[in-house]
Amino acid sequence: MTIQWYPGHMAKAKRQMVEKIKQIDVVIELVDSRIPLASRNPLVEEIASGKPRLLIMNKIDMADRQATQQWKHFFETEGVTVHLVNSQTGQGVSTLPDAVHKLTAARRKKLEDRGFRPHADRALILGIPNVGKSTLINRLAGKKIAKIGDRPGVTKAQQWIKVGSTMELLDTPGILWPKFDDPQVGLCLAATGAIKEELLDFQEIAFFLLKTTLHHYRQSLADRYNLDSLPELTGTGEDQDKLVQLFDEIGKKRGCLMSGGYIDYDRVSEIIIRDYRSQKLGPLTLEWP
Ligand SMILES: Nc1nc2c(ncn2[C@@H]2O[C@H](COP(=O)(O)OP(=O)(O)OP(=O)(O)O)[C@@H](O)[C@H]2O)c(=O)[nH]1
Repeated sequence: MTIQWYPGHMAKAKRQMVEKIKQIDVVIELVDSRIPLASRNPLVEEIASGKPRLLIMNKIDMADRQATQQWKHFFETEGVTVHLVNSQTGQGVSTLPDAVHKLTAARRKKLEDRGFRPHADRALILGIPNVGKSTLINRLAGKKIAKIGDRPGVTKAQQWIKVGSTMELLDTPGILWPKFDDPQVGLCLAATGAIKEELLDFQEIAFFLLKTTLHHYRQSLADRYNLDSLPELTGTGEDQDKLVQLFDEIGKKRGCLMSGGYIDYDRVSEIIIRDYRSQKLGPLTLEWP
């Protein structure tokens, strides 16, 4: 597996992020609801260094609703404040400034006690590629992007967007590198398009999707590919054969045949991945608490 980031780049990106965060009151960490763990980066903890944090589970429309509620509960029991959002339609976006405002209550109180008037809540959105950072920023900014002037950053002036009466948002998100030394995490990231699929084996991604769907979303799988029966996975070595047979069956149904009647596994893989990403298999979550 190829790693996209070299240690030098990582260290530089981290330093830049740490500098940005110095100006911030609340760190908004965006994750993909379909892969709420794989789309996190453990370095956030370090980068955010004691600042209040809001975890936004984005793309809720693409995830299994029940699983999303389970994840929300899971994070909340760990003391994390969670907000559910669909940045594309704007669901959950209007209440976001209030959620941020709640997290700055202690800071504001401290300032007020000392006779200062607290400034607006300054927030930064950060997350791995493709998680929806720009879409959310545009949503929050609304049609009129209210640029409220430059404030000197460390290396260059930063633009802030005014959101409602209480919040100011840095107009460029913080991009975190995905962390995929764990193969399962790599598969989740590749399946959802967070990392380039060329970094992983195409068939492996499709196999992973098929296996996950077979475990958790059997009906969706049967409906999509018109399958009369589905194998039961038992967690033994036989599972691999069962998955290959299922792959074959889907290939036949979809006419993915090569000369000699062999199944074109690349084409079947492409179909499965495309169907997952375009939600033809329904809103599916790929990992559970
Ligand atoms: N269905 C759905 N799609 C979304 C949602 N949020 C973002 N998207 C889509 O996800 C894709 C990536 O969104 P971006 O906003 O470009 O993501 P980003 O995090 O800024 O990506 P980078 O620029 O690569 O860091 C786009 O096709 C968006 O339309 C959402 O809540 N639901």
